[in-house]
Amino acid sequence: MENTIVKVENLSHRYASQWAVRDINFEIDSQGVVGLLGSNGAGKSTTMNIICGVLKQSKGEVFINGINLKDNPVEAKRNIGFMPQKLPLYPDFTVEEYLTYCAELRMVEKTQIKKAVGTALERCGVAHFRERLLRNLSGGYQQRVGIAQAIVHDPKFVVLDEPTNGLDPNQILEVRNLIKQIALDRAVLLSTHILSEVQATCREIKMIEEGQMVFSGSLEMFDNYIEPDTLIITLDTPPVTEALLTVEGIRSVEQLSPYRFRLGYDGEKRTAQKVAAAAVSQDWGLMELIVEKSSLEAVFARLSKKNNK
Ligand SMILES: Nc1ncnc2c1ncn2[C@@H]1O[C@H](COP(=O)(O)OP(=O)(O)OP(=O)(O)O)[C@@H](O)[C@H]1O
Repeated sequence: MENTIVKVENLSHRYASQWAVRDINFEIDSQGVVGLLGSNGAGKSTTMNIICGVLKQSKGEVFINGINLKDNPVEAKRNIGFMPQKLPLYPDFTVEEYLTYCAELRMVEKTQIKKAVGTALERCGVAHFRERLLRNLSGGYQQRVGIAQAIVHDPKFVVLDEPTNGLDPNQILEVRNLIKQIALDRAVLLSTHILSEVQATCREIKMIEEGQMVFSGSLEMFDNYIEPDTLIITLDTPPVTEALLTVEGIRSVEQLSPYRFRLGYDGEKRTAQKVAAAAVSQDWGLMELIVEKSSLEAVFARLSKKNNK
């Protein structure tokens, strides 16, 4: 992969006797949002904690911007920003005080701290609240401050753990837009259980189940993971259902309404064309014919099950 910012090689981790992550390999490109999916207990947090340098792996290597995290943690961590699920916000700090403190922790040069804090405040849309105590911010603005602390040292790689958890629908949209915006010039790894969030923000998806990588690819590949095998047809003057079964390649018919049917088919493109041709030649009043795609939820369920076999 060109412009790789994160490289994970043969990563495994064991808590006591149980392996939580087993032999994971992946790379993350230097720009854009990558979604990290998996069921509860799949190994997402373990993986994220290791690549953020919070947890030391049992086996394998993690390189951040080419720097081995195990051998050179301080240098590697300069490139990493992390927003955990439970934000470590100090309620009696103002937004500006808090970000200044975070910049110091992140070893931003003393002379550069004011500028770094100013940039993070602006980018995350919280500059007008710089004097406000954190305890007096709404949930959405607290999340923005959480993202601001993750980028205050201008890292090349940012990890966000369920960043829209507990927000109202408007705040969710705002925070998603902010995530997309900060990913224009860095890589963002986003852990979430919300599949619509993945659809709205991610370019790529990695899915872990039982400590192993079960999917790694583009959102489009994930979306098309299950080959379609149903068509939805709407007919103005539909025939008896048996007539629909006479079209070659059609295996089942389910009537959804007086005019709408779900047709199970053999997955061949030509079958959809044959259905359209039959509808026209037999005067069924074709209004709509679509290939029914599986939902992201169905793909997720299929991938989870695949590993549980
Ligand atoms: N500190 C720990 N000690 C022992 N086992 C642990 C520890 N942390 C996690 N585990 C186990 O490791 C496995 C992976 O857990 P992990 O928290 O990485 O999963 P996850 O995908 O983040 O789950 P969730 O979505 O529920 O947060 C689970 O079986 C979990 O019970």
